[in-house]
Amino acid sequence: MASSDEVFVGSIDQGTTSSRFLIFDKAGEPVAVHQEEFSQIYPNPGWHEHDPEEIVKSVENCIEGALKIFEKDGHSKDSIKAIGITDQRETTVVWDRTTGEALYNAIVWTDTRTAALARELKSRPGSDKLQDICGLPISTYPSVTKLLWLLRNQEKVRKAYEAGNLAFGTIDAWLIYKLNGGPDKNVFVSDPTNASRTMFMDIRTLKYSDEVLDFFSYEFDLRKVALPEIVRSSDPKAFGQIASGSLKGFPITGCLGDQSAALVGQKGFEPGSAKNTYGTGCFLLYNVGEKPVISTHGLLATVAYQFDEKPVYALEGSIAVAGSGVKFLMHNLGFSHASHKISELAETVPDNGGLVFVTAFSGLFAPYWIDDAHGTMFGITHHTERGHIARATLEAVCFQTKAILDAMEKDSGHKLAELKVDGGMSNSALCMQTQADLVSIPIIRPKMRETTALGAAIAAGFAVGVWKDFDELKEVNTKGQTVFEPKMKAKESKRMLKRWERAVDMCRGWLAEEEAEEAEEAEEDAEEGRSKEAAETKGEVEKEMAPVEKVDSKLA
Ligand SMILES: Nc1ncnc2c1ncn2[C@@H]1O[C@H](COP(=O)(O)OP(=O)(O)O)[C@@H](O)[C@H]1O
Ligand SMILES: O=P(O)(O)OC[C@H](O)CO
Repeated sequence: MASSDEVFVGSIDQGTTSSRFLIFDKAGEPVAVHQEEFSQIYPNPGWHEHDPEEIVKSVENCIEGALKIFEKDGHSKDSIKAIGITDQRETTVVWDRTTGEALYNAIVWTDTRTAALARELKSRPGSDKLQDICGLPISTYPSVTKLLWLLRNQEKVRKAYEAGNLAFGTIDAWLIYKLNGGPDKNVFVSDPTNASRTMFMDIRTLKYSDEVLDFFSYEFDLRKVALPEIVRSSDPKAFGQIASGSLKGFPITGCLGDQSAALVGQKGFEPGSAKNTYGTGCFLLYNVGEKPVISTHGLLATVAYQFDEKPVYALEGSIAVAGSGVKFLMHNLGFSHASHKISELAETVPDNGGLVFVTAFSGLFAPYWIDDAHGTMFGITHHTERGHIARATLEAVCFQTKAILDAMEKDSGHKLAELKVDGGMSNSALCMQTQADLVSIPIIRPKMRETTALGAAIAAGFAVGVWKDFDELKEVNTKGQTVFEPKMKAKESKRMLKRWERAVDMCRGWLAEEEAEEAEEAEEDAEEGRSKEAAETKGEVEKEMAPVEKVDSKLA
């Protein structure tokens, strides 16, 4: 029977492919969990959207589902002291702040519809100054390009902008706003780990940068768009409380972007510690301490967390496709119905058989930043079978991680002694062994791999005194870890890496010409739409430019 002085913290983990709610005890063990997948919408090649309302609903369902298990096990919901939120970052939601209505589907971080726009922005004077201010290079990845696309191309969004009612937020801001009851309470906040992914935030002051806003305001005045207030990642009041459902009145007291949350969940509090999370994408964060490091080798500067007045920073290597490559083999190529089966398929062959799969479905992110690459397989022969393709899909993430670690070593001057890992794809022992072989350092995988959710719970717990300092977390999630030691001969791993780099080079420029033409055409179409809008009645125009229908609801 549960004791009445038990203390728990709830954690909402809103990822790219699923939402989860977990309830952790003070030892950092999850005692209840409910997870739901939601629709992945791919209206055009390179486009990736989520339905913002469906995301909120999935989170509410997860809360109810986990709570049911929790109470069935004899716990009282009153022992839940706080709730944390962690989310997929960059994904962009726009809504009308007078009604709380989303004005378009959320444009997901992986979406590459803004490739031409990113090129246009890069060619403008002053574009080379931005990374030093906000830590990110211009690309399709941060929220800003998505917001500009929405302003240019969506009538409803432009109308709200003109009326001064347009609100923009990443998923954390949207969820916090909606869970608090929307326009009634108008809790409109984001934390620095999320705000730093928009490009609008000055990474040193943690405030929106005038210089950056000026740079992006050449067509639309971004000061007319409501941006969420940036507050600390752990705060007893700023995130408000849940407005309805079984947890009505429960306080939200922590918020972290999912990759920062995983670093916290892995207790990467010391400068020099790092983690790599193999989820939908894969993200390596390296704690650099109290000053940001602006990369000169293709990495990002980001905020790791801000628990008190001093933020802690990280260098980040972002890989767009990790588990989503596994899902691609399952759903698009019909290889299997379960992720672990892809790993088993990869084990049916002793090596990649000469096959290299550059899984550049969203271009290539760090450290390459090639917007105009698409997924490409090299080295197919009569010998190639499905096992080789599965193996090459897992290896692609490991190769990119190696390139990121090399860049990190150059930027930071330090070599990592070991790498902590987590995320769904880290379940694959083959993938983790390959990783150890390619980076030549041990890979440490914890037994409890819900580190992202744990990180958000820690942020929330700190705000209300469930944990008081990092020392109290020492024993959390230390038991039962697996260590993958490098086994491959150096000559062999070098040969594999060389082949990978050659494949990456061969991917460059795949779309350049074609895309430029398409962008021009799209711009002409949009222009035509804008003139029509002046001439036609409101009702007719809205019908014509209604948000894209869900054309594909299969999961990524
Ligand atoms: N055993 C496995 N082998 C390979 N990939 C796996 C395995 N288990 C899960 N995955 C992949 O991990 C991803 C889910 O990881 P998760 O950390 O939940 O992601 P997210 O938080 O981005 O939704 C999926 O893309 C899934 O295909
Ligand atoms: O959904 P994940 O876990 O791959 O994470 C998404 C990232 O936050 C995008 O930057």
